[in-house]
Amino acid sequence: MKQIIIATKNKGKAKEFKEFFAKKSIEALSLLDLDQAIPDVEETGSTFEENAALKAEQISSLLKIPVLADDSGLMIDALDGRPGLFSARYAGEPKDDKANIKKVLEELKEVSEDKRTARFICVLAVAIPGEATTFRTGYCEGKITDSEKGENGFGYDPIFVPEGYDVTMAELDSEEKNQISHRRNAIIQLEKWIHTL
Ligand SMILES: O=c1[nH]c(=O)c2ncn([C@@H]3O[C@H](COP(=O)(O)OP(=O)(O)OP(=O)(O)O)[C@@H](O)[C@H]3O)c2[nH]1
Ligand SMILES: [Mg+2]
Repeated sequence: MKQIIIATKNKGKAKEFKEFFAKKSIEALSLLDLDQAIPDVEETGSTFEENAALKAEQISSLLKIPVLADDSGLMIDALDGRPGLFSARYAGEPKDDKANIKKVLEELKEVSEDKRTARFICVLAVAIPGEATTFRTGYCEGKITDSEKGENGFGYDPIFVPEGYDVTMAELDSEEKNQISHRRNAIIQLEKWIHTL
């Protein structure tokens, strides 16, 4: 079976990439699947593109093969786009999805339902040895609830209601999330490249 390396240590992302690529008969391996220990990439960029490139390029030059990386986050209008680039560690170190959700809900306490608009963004970087890195971006529009609902997905999924739905992303099963997510909307733009693998 063909393989592709995804430069992520996030189990939730890894699961979604495995599901997308399995449909193309490609095995997606995350950094958690590799036998060799892979050092953490420092995400020092000031944009999603820069961070995605850091992850894809560092792992690609280490392994000397093409690598795909995902830098993603949640942008909430009433919070001027926060947590944004800092979505993974919004409530501080170590990374804690529950604490991040608590912080967001606290900050939105006084914000009315119609002003709780938000979107997920996913920037994918493709790094190929000897070639310039390329990028694709996907979004998913929605609203932030006032309490957590659902057990599926990861991150902020329990407080994010996608546009056109009345349940949270965490109440959708993975098949449904994978039809509308920011990650899906970025991955479908890589269709041509995926065929060359
Ligand atoms: O509810 C969510 N559903 C999603 O589908 C989703 N995608 C991203 N996010 C949030 O944004 C951070 C990414 O930060 P990030 O790109 O640096 O990834 P990460 O640090 O978790 O792993 P890595 O890929 O860097 O190893 C994540 O941790 C989450 O908080 C999501 N939340
Ligand atoms: Mg990260």
